Amino acid sequence: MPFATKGQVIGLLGGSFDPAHEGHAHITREALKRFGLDRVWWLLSPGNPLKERGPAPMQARIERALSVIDDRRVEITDIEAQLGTRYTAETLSALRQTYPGVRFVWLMGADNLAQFHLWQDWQQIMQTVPVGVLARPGQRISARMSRAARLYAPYRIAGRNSQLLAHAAAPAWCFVNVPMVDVSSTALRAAGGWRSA
Ligand SMILES: Nc1ncnc2c1ncn2[C@@H]1O[C@H](COP(=O)(O)OP(=O)(O)OP(=O)(O)O)[C@@H](O)[C@H]1O
Ligand SMILES: O=C(O)c1ccc[n+]([C@@H]2O[C@H](COP(=O)([O-])O)[C@@H](O)[C@H]2O)c1
Repeated sequence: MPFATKGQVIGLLGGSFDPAHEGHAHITREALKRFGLDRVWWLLSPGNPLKERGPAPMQARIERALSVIDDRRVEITDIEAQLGTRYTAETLSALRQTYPGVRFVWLMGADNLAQFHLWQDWQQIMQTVPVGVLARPGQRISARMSRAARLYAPYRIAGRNSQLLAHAAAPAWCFVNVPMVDVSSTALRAAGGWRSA
């Protein structure tokens, strides 16, 4: 498990990373800046509970992730495999127990906000940690119209105040309109060179 000290603010970017790409690296750098994070941990998922097909082996995904981002503030991890968790709500509660005094911020692209209401115990996630959402090509409208965005509209922090998110009490979320990088793992798999889509 990675090292963290009390009072640190750590962004968690969960994903299949099958494979990791420049879009992940880009939103990580933007999140560090816009949300004033000390670190970002990439949580390479043992398998997204909503995806039928399992991802490539963990070691291959870790190696790829390490080649995509080289930043001392970013840690590539298989924490969920170590904890034996798959659902984000479970992962967050285990991390909060393991790291008392550390502030966690859940990070995700706008496509995941659009689907967030399908996640297990998603409202518990909202009540537990601040959530930072980063723009993704083609997803702005679906994210803004999503069930999560509508239900939690009163708890939204405006993008211009994004530095407040990490220290806000949950529920709190913030959508930041960062410059967008149009890359996806699906497109990379379809293009070959990783594994077929
Ligand atoms: N280009 C991008 N812009 C913004 N957010 C992104 C981008 N690529 C990935 N993300 C976000 O990073 C997290 C992990 O993404 P994931 O590993 O599923 O990559 P993906 O490209 O979305 O994969 P797939 O195409 O297989 O669904 C998710 O929260 C996703 O929204
Ligand atoms: O907890 C859930 O029900 C849940 C459902 C779908 C996705 N997630 C998490 O969302 C993150 C992004 O997943 P993915 O496959 O789109 O990269 C990853 O950490 C998944 O474990 C979590």
